[in-house]
Amino acid sequence: MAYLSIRNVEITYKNHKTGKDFLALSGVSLDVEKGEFVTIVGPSGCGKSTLLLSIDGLLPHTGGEILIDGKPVTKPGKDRALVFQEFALLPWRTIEQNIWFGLELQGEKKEKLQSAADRFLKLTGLAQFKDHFPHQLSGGMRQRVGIARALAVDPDILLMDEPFGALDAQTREIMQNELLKIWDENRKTVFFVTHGIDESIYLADKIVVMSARPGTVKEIIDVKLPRPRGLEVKETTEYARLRRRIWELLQDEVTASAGWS
Ligand SMILES: Nc1ncnc2c1ncn2[C@@H]1O[C@H](COP(=O)(O)OP(=O)(O)OP(=O)(O)O)[C@@H](O)[C@H]1O
Repeated sequence: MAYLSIRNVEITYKNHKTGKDFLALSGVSLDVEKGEFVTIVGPSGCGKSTLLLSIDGLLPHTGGEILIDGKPVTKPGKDRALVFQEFALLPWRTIEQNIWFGLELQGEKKEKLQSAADRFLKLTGLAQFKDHFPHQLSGGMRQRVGIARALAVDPDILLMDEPFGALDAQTREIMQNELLKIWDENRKTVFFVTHGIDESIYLADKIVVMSARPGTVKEIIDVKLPRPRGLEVKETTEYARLRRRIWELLQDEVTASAGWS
């Protein structure tokens, strides 16, 4: 059995005002092995964030099952951590204290906080900024703090919801490489939601292309590009083939979700 198995998952949102149900995800099935880097692409509103929240356990699924190591997901757990686009850093805390935050919530002792902060400040290249406050850092650096904070709780699964969406193109490329370096050292299982086709290929072992509402898995594409990856992979014919394929798959869905077809 796969490490993480999503089987026929359905998610319905209830509108408490109107009492009407809204089917956001339907028949989503996906198997992921430990340490795989999975990217998720799909048209706006197809349920990418919904899927991530349900893997986290913050959002209960209304049908099907999500199994991690054979155990059903029913609530959030220490084995999973979320990273959002809006860094969600606490402005009154220093960078180091922000990295402590998740561990503090888990009731860890000061020595553990300190050693985790030291390790991940170093890994994310932020050691010299540990006493700075979030507003004193650039967007890319703040996002690295968000990643360090998520890694500090040592999750098995990292759930990243468009983490680089707010960054400029150059910082985004730098962050992609940083993330791959960090992932190489940790080999966490990663789910990474993105609107970027290039980003989805460059990072992934496996790309999940979702269809328009109600969201489901349209195709799963294995990425066999060599690792460690550098910009040269973007010039290969395999990269161009993947790019064309994803674009074809998405084109119909984006048109459908925007109501143009
Ligand atoms: N709390 C909620 N209550 C009701 N409907 C919701 C709720 N959250 C999301 N939805 C709806 O569920 C659908 C899926 O939303 P979701 O945010 O998961 O999509 P997405 O693919 O992540 O979108 P985007 O790419 O624009 O971020 C959308 O139609 C959205 O309006």
